[in-house]
Amino acid sequence: MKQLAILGSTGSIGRQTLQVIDSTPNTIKPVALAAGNNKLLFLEQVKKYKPQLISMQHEEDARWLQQQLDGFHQKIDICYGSEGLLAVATFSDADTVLTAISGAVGLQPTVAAIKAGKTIALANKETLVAAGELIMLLAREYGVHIMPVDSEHSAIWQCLQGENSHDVARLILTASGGPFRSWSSEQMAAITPAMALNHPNWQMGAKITVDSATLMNKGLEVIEARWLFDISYDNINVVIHPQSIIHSMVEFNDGSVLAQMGVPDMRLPIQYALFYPQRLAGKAPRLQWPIGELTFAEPDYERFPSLNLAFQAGRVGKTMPAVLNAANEMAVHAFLAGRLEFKAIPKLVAKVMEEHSPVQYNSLEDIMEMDSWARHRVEEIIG
Ligand SMILES: NC(=O)C1=CN([C@@H]2O[C@H](COP(=O)(O)OP(=O)(O)OC[C@H]3O[C@@H](n4cnc5c(N)ncnc54)[C@H](OP(=O)(O)O)[C@@H]3O)[C@@H](O)[C@H]2O)C=CC1
Ligand SMILES: CC(=O)[C@@H](O)[C@H](O)COP(=O)(O)O
Ligand SMILES: [Mn+2]
Repeated sequence: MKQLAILGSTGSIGRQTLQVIDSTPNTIKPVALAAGNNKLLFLEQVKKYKPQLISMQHEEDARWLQQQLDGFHQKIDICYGSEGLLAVATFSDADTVLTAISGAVGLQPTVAAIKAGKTIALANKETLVAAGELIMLLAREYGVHIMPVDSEHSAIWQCLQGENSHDVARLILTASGGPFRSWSSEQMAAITPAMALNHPNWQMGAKITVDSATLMNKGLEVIEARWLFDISYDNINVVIHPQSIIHSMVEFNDGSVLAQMGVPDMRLPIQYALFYPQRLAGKAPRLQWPIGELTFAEPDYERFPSLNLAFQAGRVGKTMPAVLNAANEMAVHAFLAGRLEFKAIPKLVAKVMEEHSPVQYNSLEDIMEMDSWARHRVEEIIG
């Protein structure tokens, strides 16, 4: 039985992962779980799955859990904070770690998990955006497999099965276009958090949903693809596909294009990553044929400047993608808190990128330093 540690079990990916586990009995045991603030749901999960180690973001929540679990028939170690996340990521009984927290906070535990030799099921794309070169080097050094969970990267990974990387001409990432795909620039001036949180096809956490609305999500995915599949930015394209049925494509040197299709349901890529190379039946719905029209369009880089910012940051490389990511995280949180307009998100990210002189990083600490710098700059600029 696979022994799984989940970072972010209470989130969208974490909850769907537990659904996958429920639908495939006696295959995966969640042995360690980490959550942020949602202590009520976390308590339910802990009682149901009986992991050996759990962690919450805050000490007071960990103490509350301790009280709730007093007298529970199984011994559960409880920790908290960044040390707790590291403990879950490196828990000795776990062979696989699913990284499903949102943001660059996932970076340190992912590095620790790799160094502890865990297989990584990677949903947390910000990790590869901020430190893709370092993560891939470490994965090679420690002989660790990184299984993509992000739907586009899972699709590409599936299309590449049995193929030779020398035969790949380009990757084509599909993007839904988000809720404002056909809005004019003038209309976009009035976007509220509630509007941005209304993704047409996917139910996801708040941060990634806003990223989908600005198209920064696709930009982050371009950088993620560059590192996962060791391919240059010139050979990665983005195409708008509003139905989110084709999850991405690979074009080969002979002109053939392989696409992976399925209903927009994250349980499919989660399951593929956890059971690779097996394909189990699962509970996700299936495409109903005929599936209707599939349409494609060029992204509008004028109305959605975030996509270009990500390509730029990726091409510059060094610490620039970490700065892009940190500035974007802060800008999205400010937007969700009503402190920043939607259209100001890419402007703010661009400003912080302009101010940054990228340096070649040698360590996780170098990345974290630039991440902190970018966060402080956003705070200063927003005031
Ligand atoms: N949702 C999706 O369909 C997809 C998501 N992804 C990527 O997966 C990652 C997770 O996304 P998603 O599940 O949507 O996000 P959510 O916001 O729904 O979930 C985030 C999870 O991380 C936990 N968390 C946040 N901060 C901390 C912290 N400091 N310490 C411990 N736990 C923390 C949250 O806890 P709590 O809720 O208890 O506060 C929650 O369990 C992101 O990187 C996203 O880009 C990629 C593809 C698709
Ligand atoms: C489900 C998933 O992988 C998300 O990253 C999704 O792709 C978001 O949709 P967009 O295509 O709108 O960014
Ligand atoms: Mn995706």
